[in-house]
Amino acid sequence: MNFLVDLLVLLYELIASFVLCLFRWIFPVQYKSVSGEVCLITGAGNGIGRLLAIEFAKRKARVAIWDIDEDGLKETCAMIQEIGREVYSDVCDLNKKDEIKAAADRVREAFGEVNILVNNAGVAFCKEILDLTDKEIETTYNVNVLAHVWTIREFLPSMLARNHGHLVNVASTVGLFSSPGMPDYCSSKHAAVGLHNSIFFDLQNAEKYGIKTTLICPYLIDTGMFNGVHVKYDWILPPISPKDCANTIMHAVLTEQEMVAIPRTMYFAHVLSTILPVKALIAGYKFVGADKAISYFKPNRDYQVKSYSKSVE
Ligand SMILES: NC(=O)C1=CN([C@@H]2O[C@H](COP(=O)(O)OP(=O)(O)OC[C@H]3O[C@@H](n4cnc5c(N)ncnc54)[C@H](OP(=O)(O)O)[C@@H]3O)[C@@H](O)[C@H]2O)C=CC1
Ligand SMILES: CC1=C(/C=C/C(C)=C/C=C/C(C)=C/C=O)C(C)(C)CCC1
Repeated sequence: MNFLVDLLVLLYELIASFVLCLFRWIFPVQYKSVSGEVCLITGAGNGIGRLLAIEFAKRKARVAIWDIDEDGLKETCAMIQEIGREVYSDVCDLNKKDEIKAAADRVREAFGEVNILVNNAGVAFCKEILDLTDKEIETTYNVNVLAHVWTIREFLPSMLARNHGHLVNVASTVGLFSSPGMPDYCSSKHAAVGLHNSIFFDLQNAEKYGIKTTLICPYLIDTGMFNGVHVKYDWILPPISPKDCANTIMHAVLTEQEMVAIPRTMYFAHVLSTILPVKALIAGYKFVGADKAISYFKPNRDYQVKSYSKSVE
């Protein structure tokens, strides 16, 4: 009997969710206001983090930014000040738990509790498992996953107490399906996806519906982080422009979407990667050049260049 009731409830929820999707498609959700909200963005000294910081500032959020790159932070601050908005910045090495905790205390003291946390910073070395050094592997997991854990543990308690806030985690399409040539990076992004989704369900169980979560899974973006990486027919799948990517992320956050893959064709790639027979998958990777894409990587970030010169020594 209980089973039948549960089944009916499930059917009702399934139909209602599809009807709601259709309704939302016809009548899109209004953007929420982030005016006056304290928004902390990690890795905002460059790339996507910088663009997001500017977008949040334009929408009158009180923007706080962290990065290891002091000059990059200064440039982002100048861009935000140029549009007449306040900004708080702090140099923080996300590789180090103690630095994260100290920086969290400082941001709370300067700006108050964080309402919107954007875990954006990431690193990639683009090397195969036996070519990576122990230090590089630790750095990848520290920055791409553990930093998310430490920041969430710092800022979630006050969000829970107020039942208000937004957790935004930037993962990657390679957190949904893997690409050869970067096992540490792919596994760190898979971990970031798992972390995000588990916390999402915990918030649902706790009925903390005032705390929103948004998972971002972009394909290759033209920020230079993956300099040189390309697939065989990149006219079919060109790298995403940083501006388009940041706009899509802002749209997802402001309409409180739970997850967004960028571009949308990546949902299809994700589904295919789970249902295709393995031989078909290998053939597909070869056809699009996904098998070699990472091998074209040319390090150009400070930490990448240093790591390469070290491995050549
Ligand atoms: N670019 C791409 O193709 C894709 C990127 N992503 C993800 O998007 C996010 C943003 O990427 P993108 O903007 O391209 O990357 P960028 O390298 O342009 O920016 C990342 C920023 O994070 C900073 N950072 C690196 N290590 C640390 C650290 N230990 N502590 C604090 N800050 C640090 C970098 O500083 P510095 O430059 O000095 O190292 C840089 O300012 C990342 O999580 C990335 O994994 C996802 C899919 C595709
Ligand atoms: C594997 C694979 C693809 C290639 C993916 C690549 C090359 C992704 C690179 C992503 C990066 C660099 C992400 C950074 O976070 C395609 C063409 C989508 C087709 C489906 C399978």
